[in-house]
Amino acid sequence: MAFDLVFFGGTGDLTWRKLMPALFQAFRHGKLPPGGRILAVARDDRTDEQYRAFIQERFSEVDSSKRPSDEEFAQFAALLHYRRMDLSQPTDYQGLKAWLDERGAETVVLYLATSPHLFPVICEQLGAAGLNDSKVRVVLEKPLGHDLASAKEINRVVRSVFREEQAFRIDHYLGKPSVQNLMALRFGNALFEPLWRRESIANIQITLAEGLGVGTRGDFYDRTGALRDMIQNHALQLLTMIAMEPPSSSDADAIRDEKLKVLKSLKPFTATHISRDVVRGQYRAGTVDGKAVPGYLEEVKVPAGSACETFVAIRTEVQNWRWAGVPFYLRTGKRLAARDAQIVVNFRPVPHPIFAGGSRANKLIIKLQPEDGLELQLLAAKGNSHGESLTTVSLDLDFDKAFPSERVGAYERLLLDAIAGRLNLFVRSDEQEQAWRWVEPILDAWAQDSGDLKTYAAGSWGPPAASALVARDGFAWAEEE
Ligand SMILES: NC(=O)C1=CN([C@@H]2O[C@H](COP(=O)(O)OP(=O)(O)OC[C@H]3O[C@@H](n4cnc5c(N)ncnc54)[C@H](OP(=O)(O)O)[C@@H]3O)[C@@H](O)[C@H]2O)C=CC1
Ligand SMILES: O=C1O[C@H](COP(=O)(O)O)[C@@H](O)[C@H](O)[C@H]1O
Repeated sequence: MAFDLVFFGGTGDLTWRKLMPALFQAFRHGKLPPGGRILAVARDDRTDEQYRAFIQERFSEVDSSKRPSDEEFAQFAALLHYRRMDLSQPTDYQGLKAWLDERGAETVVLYLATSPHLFPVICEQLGAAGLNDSKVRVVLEKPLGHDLASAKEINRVVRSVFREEQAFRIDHYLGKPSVQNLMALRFGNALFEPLWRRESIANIQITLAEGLGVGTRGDFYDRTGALRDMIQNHALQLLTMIAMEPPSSSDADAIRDEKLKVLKSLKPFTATHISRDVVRGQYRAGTVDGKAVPGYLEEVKVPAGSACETFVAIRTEVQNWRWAGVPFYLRTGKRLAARDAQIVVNFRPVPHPIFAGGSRANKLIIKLQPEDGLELQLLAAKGNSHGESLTTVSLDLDFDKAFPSERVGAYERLLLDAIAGRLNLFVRSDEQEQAWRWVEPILDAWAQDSGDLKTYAAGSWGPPAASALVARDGFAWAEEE
């Protein structure tokens, strides 16, 4: 199946840091369909050769196991092309259409790896140039807008040009093998389903912690913040997968319908709930991996005195029969103690403990990264003395070891799915809008009052208020137990 893949924003950080390495991996694994062309678009004047050299140079910043040899790069580079375009200029789209029409590939994937403020104009111009027929798919990078109104506007324009099944809204967390395993765990195994409800589960914790700071992207990050950057999309998508009802099939819409129901069941925020149930923080200088690191306000391109949050913790509930009364805690932050993404399902303890230490409870830890695995904590007796206290033991599964060499990176998987037209791992517009609807009261409250911004030392697990949020219900974050 011959395809053309166009990256709008072809010289940007996302393209060279994530998309090109992912494509190269797909190429190396022999998964890229034959006859493909990859066209990068930006405003600079460059030849194909200059662009190839630019990408090759950038590969030196990629993890060494994923770097091509010179020979491999030469083969891969033959697929790469470059075209100068100002995406705000209608006239520039005709040239693109001519370039695509000349070959007439069966599939054209247009990847919008630019700032979202360009999405409406790009889509309108694609429509005007006739680049919206059924062989065209448009991939929209997150964030889709910066609030509900801008997301709706983007979706309105996308819908006016493309059919929903042509729109591939990326949330790269959905492409992670560990996240796909979450679906397999819940809907490929009968074991947990009877327990997956309020009667057996005390609380659920979703942590997306990063050790890194904002790096050189301080200006972008400062306009975004942790709530928009990680909660509105990645954390809420994970929550939907944990809380959704079993879908009737593995079809994209069957899954997305169930995820949407969860988003609609989330307890809405009122001013009182925001001050009680949401903690926001900003990192100060501290020590990470034994190295002193600056605070957020000292990072490059961060405006003086910024009140942008680099940490958020939220307590919420899914208001339906399955989950009534079960707290869901979401937490994300930059410059935390470790890079660690996991979901902890804390089961209820036995109703009547007869053993010493028997009031502790089972725990299922779904490890998303850096490890990809499952840990089920059980209570066991060593059997060495009368009246001994039960001990916690773990059943540990490491999927990287279980499936060596078969793991595929998130962007590689999603790019291949977009080329093949598989929508399952992409987000539908109504899901995205509902997620914005849910976070928007928090954004509005923060816009009016930045007084409750807490601070935390880089290398810690965030402000103490995040621990208090969970302790209030009689629970603790996993690392505090
Ligand atoms: N970087 C990352 O790791 C991630 C980024 N994202 C999202 O992806 C998007 C892109 O991010 P990022 O790559 O970091 O941004 P950059 O600023 O690094 O890149 C922007 C790209 O868009 C091009 N561009 C901007 N304006 C125009 C225009 N009018 N016409 C043609 N090209 C234009 C730029 O090229 P030039 O200026 O030369 O024209 C450049 O190639 C953002 O929405 C970001 O939030 C999402 C997840 C991760
Ligand atoms: O979308 C984003 O995700 C990354 C974290 O992704 P991960 O795959 O490394 O966990 C985050 O650093 C970035 O700020 C955000 O835009």
